[in-house]
Amino acid sequence: MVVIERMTRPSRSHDRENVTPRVKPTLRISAACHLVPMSQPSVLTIAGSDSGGGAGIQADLKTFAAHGCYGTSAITALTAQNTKGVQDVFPSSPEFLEKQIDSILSDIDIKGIKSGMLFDANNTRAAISALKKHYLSSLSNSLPPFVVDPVCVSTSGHSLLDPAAIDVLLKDIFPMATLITPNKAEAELLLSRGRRREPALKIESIEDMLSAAEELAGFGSQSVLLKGGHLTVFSDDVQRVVANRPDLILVRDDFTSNGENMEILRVNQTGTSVSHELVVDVLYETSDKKMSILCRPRIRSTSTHGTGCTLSAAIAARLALGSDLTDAVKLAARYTHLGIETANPEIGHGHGPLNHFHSLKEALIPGRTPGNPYPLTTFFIRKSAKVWKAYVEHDFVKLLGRGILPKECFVRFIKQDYLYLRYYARAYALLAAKSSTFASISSATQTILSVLQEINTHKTFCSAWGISEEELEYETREEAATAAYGGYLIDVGLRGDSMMLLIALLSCLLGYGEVGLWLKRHTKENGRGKGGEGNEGWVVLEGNPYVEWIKDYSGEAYQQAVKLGLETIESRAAADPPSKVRLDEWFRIWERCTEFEKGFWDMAMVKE
Ligand SMILES: Cc1ncc(COP(=O)(O)O)c(N)n1
Repeated sequence: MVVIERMTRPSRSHDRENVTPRVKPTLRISAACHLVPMSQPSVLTIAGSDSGGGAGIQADLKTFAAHGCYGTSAITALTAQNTKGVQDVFPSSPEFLEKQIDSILSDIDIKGIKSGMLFDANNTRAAISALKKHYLSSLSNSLPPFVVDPVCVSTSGHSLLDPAAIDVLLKDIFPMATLITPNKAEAELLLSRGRRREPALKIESIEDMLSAAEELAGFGSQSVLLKGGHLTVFSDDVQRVVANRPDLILVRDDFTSNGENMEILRVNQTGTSVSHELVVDVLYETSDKKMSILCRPRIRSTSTHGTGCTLSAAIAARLALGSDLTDAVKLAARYTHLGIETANPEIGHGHGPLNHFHSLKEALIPGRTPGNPYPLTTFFIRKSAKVWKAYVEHDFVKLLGRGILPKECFVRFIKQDYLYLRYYARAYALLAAKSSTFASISSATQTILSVLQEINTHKTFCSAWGISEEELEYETREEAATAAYGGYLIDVGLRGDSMMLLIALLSCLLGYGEVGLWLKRHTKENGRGKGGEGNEGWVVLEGNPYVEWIKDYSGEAYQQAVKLGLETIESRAAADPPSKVRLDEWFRIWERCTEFEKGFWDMAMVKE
């Protein structure tokens, strides 16, 4: 029996010196807030109170705050409401509503207004009267951007607007509005009412939305955002409509917080397009008849209570901050989308609220939780869970752990690993070339020297198995798996920056550390193995020809090297948090290398 000599991979580590000086993770105010200027414009919402906190005034004030705006509110009605529905409504009197608006406008310089649930015709008139009194009675004052969300019915089906108020909306409020934001049901109701048409109008396609938006603009608002959340639409439909209407502007938002870069139209391996389910909103600007279609990926979620309120409040906030209308709508839709995506599904038992403060979360890395020192790595592993498991719990590892891995498999592995190390060393040479300090150049160079040591260990080991140095160096055919993996490392090194290269090298470093720990945990003494037949048996160290290999990777020295490598990457990510796009790019590199690692062991297991 051949006992394997030391084959440590200390070189598969990132030296601490490659770390930029450790910087405390910064509070990153992202998505919604990174454009917020130092000024804090005041914004007004005229809407109903939702005792459950998810919609109405409560959603609006949270949204204003998340955008760095100062929120004020005039309450049209109190609702006894939760995530399951509206239990009761208690209106403000029109006089009292008017007083609230007067109080605010007589004191605070309001830069944006939104209205939501207005309750009835009298309260709607009271709101109009207060606004007109303040803004339209003098020549110097003009109404600030005014977003009207024509809230009619709650998601739970409770009426929030007396039907008699609809005419007041159409005739008196819409002409004052910068933007109105009806959803499909509200647009159908408003148009049917406006046209006094029977049977009721139905909006069932993007084409229907386009004509409905144009028709709604006829009521006098400067623009219309017709929300398509309740319409099932696929990317094919959007393509078709855009192809037929060259005047349409397509605004795509591929942004999601989980790092996935959702492309609206993807081409699969066979070259055919894949149609994705989307949410499509239509924005029509009356003055120049500009029609835009805004698309984003659909999220399946029950945490949607208050979506309309949040969107219109975010648009008002954005307009108050100085965005133009298209940007305001696009950014507000993104903000709302992320609010749904990051919502806590455990709030309430019905349709839960959005997370209004996703933008205030530390960094963008979704795995970041207090006390987790490795959020980026956690994110990588979670998101690539399947392939990661296939790599670190590979049959190669399990058989090796039981000492029954065929010798030829191990020999193939070790020969290819020798060839792989050449790429690995060159990758570190590239890392040195990308370094700007002597400390990091030295660190990368040290790693290269360690690789040179390591190949000597490989040579020693191979000679013990009867493989000459000649054979190893000149006669071993490089397998496709080795060339692909090695070539990819060099490619990342050439086209990417040092962080991308470090991430490309991470899968190998961490994976071998994980394998070492897995093997250690699955010995009978440590009790985490399943025992019995098949590949799930106990890991045995005694008499195992690969025992030194196991000890090396589970040993303190290698585990320390892994820790150091992780810290390097994590501290660099914390010091310079990635954007979504960059995080996505990093993940793709990580995932690819993890696939290559698995492929490496697949290759070793194939018997010739
Ligand atoms: C006070 C108030 N305002 C608006 C809504 C609409 O929100 P949703 O459509 O999510 O129920 C609501 N439920 N309550």
